[in-house]
Amino acid sequence: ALYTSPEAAFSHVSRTTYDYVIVGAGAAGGVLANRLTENSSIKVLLLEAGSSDYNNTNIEIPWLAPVLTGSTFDWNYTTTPQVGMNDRSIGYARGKVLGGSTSINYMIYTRGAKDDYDRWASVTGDSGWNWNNMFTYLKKLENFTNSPNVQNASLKFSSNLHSTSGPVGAGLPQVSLPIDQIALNAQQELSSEFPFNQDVNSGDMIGFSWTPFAIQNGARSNSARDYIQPALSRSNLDVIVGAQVTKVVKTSSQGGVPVVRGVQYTSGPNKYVYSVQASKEVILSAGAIGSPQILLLSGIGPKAQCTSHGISSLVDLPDVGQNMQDHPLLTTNYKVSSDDTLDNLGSDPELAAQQLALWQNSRVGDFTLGACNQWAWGRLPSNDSIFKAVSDPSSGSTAPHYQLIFSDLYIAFGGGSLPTGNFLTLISNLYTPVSRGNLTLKSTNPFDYPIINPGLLSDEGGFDIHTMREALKAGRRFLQAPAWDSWIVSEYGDSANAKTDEQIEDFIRANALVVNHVSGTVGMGKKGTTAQGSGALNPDLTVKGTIGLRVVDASAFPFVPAAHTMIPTYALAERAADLIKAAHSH
Ligand SMILES: Cc1cc2nc3c(=O)[nH]c(=O)nc-3n(C[C@H](O)[C@H](O)[C@H](O)COP(=O)(O)OP(=O)(O)OC[C@H]3O[C@@H](n4cnc5c(N)ncnc54)[C@H](O)[C@@H]3O)c2cc1C
Repeated sequence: ALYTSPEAAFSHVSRTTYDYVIVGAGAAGGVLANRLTENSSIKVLLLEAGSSDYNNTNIEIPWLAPVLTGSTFDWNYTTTPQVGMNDRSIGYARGKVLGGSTSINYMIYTRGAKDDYDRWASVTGDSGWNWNNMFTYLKKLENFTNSPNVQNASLKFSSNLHSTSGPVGAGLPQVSLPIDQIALNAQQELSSEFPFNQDVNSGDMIGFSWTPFAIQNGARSNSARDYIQPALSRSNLDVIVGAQVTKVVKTSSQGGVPVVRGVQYTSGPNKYVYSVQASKEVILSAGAIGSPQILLLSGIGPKAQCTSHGISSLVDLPDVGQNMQDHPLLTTNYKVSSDDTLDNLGSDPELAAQQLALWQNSRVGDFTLGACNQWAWGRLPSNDSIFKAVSDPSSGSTAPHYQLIFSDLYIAFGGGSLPTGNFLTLISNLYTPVSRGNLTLKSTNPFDYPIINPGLLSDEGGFDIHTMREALKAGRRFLQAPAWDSWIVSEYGDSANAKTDEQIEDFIRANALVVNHVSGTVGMGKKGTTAQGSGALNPDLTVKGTIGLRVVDASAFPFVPAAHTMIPTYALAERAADLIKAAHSH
């Protein structure tokens, strides 16, 4: 059943024994709530701080994704001043609603590179994280729907790599744009630098390809719609929304090791704090900000940090809150000569109303689109000068150092007023950051946001700024292909004046934002040792030094994949569900 508050759930919860309590109903929490309740004798409680409003129109309509950032569905975090970005603090979005960040994200559907999964396997010593094994989960979770509106689909993805029987809707852009063919022509003209890749989700991401989305039948696919809602009719699943977990609690100990099967939660500051216990496990899936914050509030983390706040240390776990990673992002804009771009949806209310009606009536039209139809993923050349000073942080040749997105309109994630006219936007992003940041407690008040420092563009060797710069230059080369002559007039705005490497780097430090793929803050490592840098989680995602407690979400990634992180999180949680079932099968 779904309860709208801890108060509404109280009499039921107090009479129920749960096998598992899952904290957070985002990408990972949704998977677990569904998979663990497949066995009707297992009782699960899912606690979510946000609301149940995942059917909100703004969430469902893909084209409206940008309005969700900064809305009531966003935690609205802010980073500390970023030294690598001229001391700017930037907004840091995270979903706060059933579905978590899958309900507010941009729905881009990437599995990640083969080498990224193989690296997880080698750093944890668990071959179960390798590509071959994870590929079974990447297929298990997927429902690739090839819409009849998609032309030449076989040139845009390889059907043999995909599944049509999983819960997560996936598909290709349904509307062809004039720039699609131009970009294909440009790819042909520059095919040695930008080879055509038929399917970015084959495990080898490199090259120019079509963009898959977690969009099905024209609407957003998220973990609420695909995993939680189908399980809500099961009598063994209870979901409470508006329930913020404030800490996990030691319930006993076994051989001197704390058993952590207690959870405290509340509907708001100064409201009654409820307690619940799991008979088997507590699973934190509160995301890469929420999960480490809860652990630190519970005394599980760096001892000095916990005690400095007057929290008694339960487990001294130096890596909790460390190893934070994200992908820096840069937008640059181009004036185009055509008057047929998606800018018109913003400037022409009549057109927008028409497209909205199309979407409402039959789930077709421009409102089914995401940020781009095509993109390219690239690597620095192996003789790039940076490799004399810095060893390659990528996991291998299938993993891109950077991403180039080609969008058919003016985009500026930082806000500000939109210029009138028609544009193309190049979004050039770094995918193999060397920089690491961290999360620390601001206070013991669970409603105080933690101190979030992703450390963007801060690495000493300068790999990250170098690669951001080279990504922008690669994007410019692509857009200078002859095919674009009839479309692009010129680069527009301040970036047009950034010509030398130094000017480009200055522009990046002054303007870069982030793709919102925060990861790694409770990373997994080799089994056992809790020494700094060896990971906070065992390879099976149990929290080191505890019994009965796991973390299953993007916090667990030891390295952020060189990809958008929703599908890797789903896949991690799918495998985690099997690990949890196996651990309690006797
Ligand atoms: C604006 C934006 C755009 C993005 N675009 C893309 C994209 O296009 N493609 C892609 O692949 N990825 C994208 N991502 C990233 C992707 O959505 C995340 O990597 C993924 O959802 C992480 O899953 P998770 O389970 O770790 O956390 P989340 O999905 O964030 O879920 C965590 C859940 O826990 C809840 N929670 C947190 N703290 C508590 C607490 N104390 N008590 C109870 N509940 C709590 C939260 O409310 C949330 O529901 C984007 C993210 C954002 C924010």
